[in-house]
Amino acid sequence: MPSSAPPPTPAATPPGLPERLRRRVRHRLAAARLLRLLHPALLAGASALHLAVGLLPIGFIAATSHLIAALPAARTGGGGPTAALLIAAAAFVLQQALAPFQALAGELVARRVDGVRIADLMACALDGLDSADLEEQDVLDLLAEARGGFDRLSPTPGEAAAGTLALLARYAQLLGAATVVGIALGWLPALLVTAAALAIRAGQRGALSRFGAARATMTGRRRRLAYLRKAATGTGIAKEARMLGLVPWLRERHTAEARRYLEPLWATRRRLLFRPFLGLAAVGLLGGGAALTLLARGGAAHTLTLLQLSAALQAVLVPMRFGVFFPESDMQTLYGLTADDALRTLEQRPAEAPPVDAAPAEATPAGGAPAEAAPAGGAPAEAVPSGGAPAEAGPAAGTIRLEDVSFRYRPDGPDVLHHLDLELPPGRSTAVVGLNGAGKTTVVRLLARLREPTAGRITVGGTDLARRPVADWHRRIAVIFQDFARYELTAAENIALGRPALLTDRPALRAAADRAGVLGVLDALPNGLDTVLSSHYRGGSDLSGGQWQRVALARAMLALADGASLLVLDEPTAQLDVRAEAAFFDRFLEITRGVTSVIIAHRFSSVRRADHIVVLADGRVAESGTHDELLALDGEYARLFRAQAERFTADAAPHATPDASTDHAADPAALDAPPAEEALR
Ligand SMILES: Nc1ncnc2c1ncn2[C@@H]1O[C@H](COP(=O)(O)OP(=O)(O)OP(=O)(O)O)[C@@H](O)[C@H]1O
Repeated sequence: MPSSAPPPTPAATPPGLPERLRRRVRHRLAAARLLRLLHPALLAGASALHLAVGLLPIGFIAATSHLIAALPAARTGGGGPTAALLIAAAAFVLQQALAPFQALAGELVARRVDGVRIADLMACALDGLDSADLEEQDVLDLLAEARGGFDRLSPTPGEAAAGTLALLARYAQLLGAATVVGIALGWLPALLVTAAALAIRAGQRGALSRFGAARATMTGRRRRLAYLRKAATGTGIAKEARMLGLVPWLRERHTAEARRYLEPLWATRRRLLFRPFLGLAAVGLLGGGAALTLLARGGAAHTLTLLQLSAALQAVLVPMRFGVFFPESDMQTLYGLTADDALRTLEQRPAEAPPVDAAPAEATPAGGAPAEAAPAGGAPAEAVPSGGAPAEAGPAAGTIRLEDVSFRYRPDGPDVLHHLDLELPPGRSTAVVGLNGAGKTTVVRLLARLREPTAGRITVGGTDLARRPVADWHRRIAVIFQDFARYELTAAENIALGRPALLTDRPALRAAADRAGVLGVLDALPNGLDTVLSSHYRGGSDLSGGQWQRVALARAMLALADGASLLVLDEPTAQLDVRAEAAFFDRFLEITRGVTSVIIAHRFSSVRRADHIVVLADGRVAESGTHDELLALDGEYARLFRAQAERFTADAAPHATPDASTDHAADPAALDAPPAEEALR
């Protein structure tokens, strides 16, 4: 949970109130909580400024009324109303002069509040929500709503806070005008116009907030529309959209989705905003009309002085204008607070249950290798690939076991893993192979603790993994996902991600890049490791798919050097051909010899050199053993291996000449790969 947020209290509205009132109270409380994020000096300064801006027009009314009242005397040779003129001029000039400062104060308030709440949103999105949460529609809607509040397409929570403060000016002005009407015309008409003004205002705010609530229920549609708009105007699918002739379809789909979202929204707006407006206008007419009638009567009967007439006339107009839309507050508080509401709901989601107890001492990064952890594959120093630095394996974590593990993604969904038993011996490589949908990536998610088993348990060195803090385990495991992220950051940052302390440790970064076979490529970039890996930036440069894979591998190598003890490679080789993939995995196995590692692959021929191979089928272990044992078994592995090996051999001929379309042409490791026939023996 973010630390800077006010303590998450459940909606503190008294039960039993009508929903409309509860919503209003909730919004007031939310606005007050946002204002509490401000430095007291900023809050006091901005409030004083708004009060001044609100009251100056009242000073102007009073001064001009004195001026008007003094005019007849001045015409007959009496003294000129110099003081009143000066006060009116000063009030007018000051009002104009303060306007930019008022805007500035609003900007400062908004920036300060947004700074805090954006940090809260990031903490919530990146830390407070787990992978399962991020697949829930409700959570995605709330996230979109909260994020929308910060992308400046709609008002932000900070602007809602600034808009709330700006109301001070409006209400101070209303109070000032009512006082002038009271003094000049009488307290009953003053009460009447003020009550009418407040009634109109309440009606209008209520309609706006009901509209906001109705709009908030349509976040799912808005998200779909935003996706289509981004797809149609962004660069993500630009190539495919053209190649597949998707442009007309996208345009039509966008129009249809826009209608699906906008038409009900427009209808709601008509229902909630326009119709009540007629009733509210009638209330305003009654209140203002009554006061004006009294004024006219008083004028005709000469019971009011010119000063009273002038002051009351000007002052009555202020409450009559009070029922209008406030451009400095209304949209800001409406949408900005909706975004803040969404963020608050996310923050208040029940936190994940903490682990039963802390990690046992021998399993912490600082604790060194547990008894069971001695690498079985010999000293890492012997496992150095050609030209590379020794692979500094982190302390092995002990045998990792999936014990009778079953898993389903949703409570009402089918099991995708069924009573799975899987053992990952320390210091050994285990390949998990299987056809599409067999459950391989699900195993990775469980190992990485992005998900927890529905039944059964995972143990590390005999200790239930669920008893260890997730963050601790994440430091001990380096995963390269199928869809690993390509960050538009420098090469050095891309490698150091997750290990920020090592960002400035150039030798460590270079060693990791070297081990992953990408150092030469990165050194050749315009700014070496300081080059941004994206052509969207000046001086930046993009990499090929295979080079990106090596950057991801370098990230894992760095994690390993920094104490990670389990490496997981979830088939990040989708765009490699069969031969380059085999070469990639071979290199991976070489440079990680002596490290506990898991390789996921659906090409059986790619991972034959792993110490142990597990064949998954329909979420169950179908076969397991070494490559030779599995071939001797002559079962599913042998059948699929031979089928894929035939393709591999057939593919080898065209690749005898380096193919520029695949990355391995530029990759010394790939070119060093054994001839296909030999590799398959
Ligand atoms: N987030 C999810 N929600 C619901 N079901 C899912 C989710 N992810 C995967 N599945 C289902 O779980 C099963 C196993 O998927 P998984 O991704 O683990 O397979 P895989 O062996 O890695 O496949 P591939 O080789 O295609 O990557 C599939 O039936 C899939 O549809």
